[in-house]
Amino acid sequence: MIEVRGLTYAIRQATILHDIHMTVRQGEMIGLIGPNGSGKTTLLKSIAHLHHLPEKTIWLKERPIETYARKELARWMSVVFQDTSAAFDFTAEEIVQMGQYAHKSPKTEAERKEERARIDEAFAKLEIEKLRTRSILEMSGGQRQLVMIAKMFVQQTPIYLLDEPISALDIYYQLLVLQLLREESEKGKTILIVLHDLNLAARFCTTLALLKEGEIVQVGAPKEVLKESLLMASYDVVTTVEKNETVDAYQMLAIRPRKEE
Ligand SMILES: Nc1ncnc2c1ncn2[C@@H]1O[C@H](COP(=O)(O)OP(=O)(O)OP(=O)(O)O)[C@@H](O)[C@H]1O
Repeated sequence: MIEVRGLTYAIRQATILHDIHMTVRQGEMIGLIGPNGSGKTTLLKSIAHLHHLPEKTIWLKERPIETYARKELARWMSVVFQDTSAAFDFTAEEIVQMGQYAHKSPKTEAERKEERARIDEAFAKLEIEKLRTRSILEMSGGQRQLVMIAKMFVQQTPIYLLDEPISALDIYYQLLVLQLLREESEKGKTILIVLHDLNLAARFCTTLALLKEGEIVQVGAPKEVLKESLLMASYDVVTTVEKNETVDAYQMLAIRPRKEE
């Protein structure tokens, strides 16, 4: 679905990503993990065609991404950014409806009904019906994140890119959102998601890609990536990692920063 071929990205002499190669297959849910400043957001934005890169670095369905028109790209991928702050006074309903913009506007009554049903479904799935008529400017950070994810569900693109979409959510909504995304990936959506919570990443993602200082140091199934030695080498933290039978996934316990050893 997506291929990253030798992505190197520098800003003002500082190289932020070093020769990244990555293949993303349809239906994968890839968790991008790694310490602060390791390049996760820059990689996600590069894939979303938001950085100026040499031609033929990012490929979407075997076509260089720069050959897609903006609107065509918006039918392929939708993005939930880290910063969900809003400048304009839209209601949640209006924001979610914007997810439709890349699609043809409904002409017939049946099409309008279909659009309404998609919007209703997104509000219901994310359990945020109460926010519908509220202004985005008056919402908490977590509520704004949920509205942006609802908009993504309405956009219905084959690819979802999300940058720390659960950072402001309580544990109920963290689980709800990750469960919904996992279901979407099982139905064929391709998902790239930046996550700081390694245990949730290991539980819900099909694949993890661990970044450090602008390089992918390991990519694979969660149990191949969530390893004590790799976590020590990338985060400088002493951990123990064990299979947790309750959630049927490898989970880590962070013990202490290495410097206190
Ligand atoms: N506009 C910019 N100008 C200069 N440096 C930048 C810019 N944007 C990002 N960087 C640098 O690039 C590096 C990678 O940043 P990036 O935001 O991709 O990291 P990240 O892994 O997403 O971090 P975090 O977990 O803290 O969100 C950092 O060192 C950051 O300071």
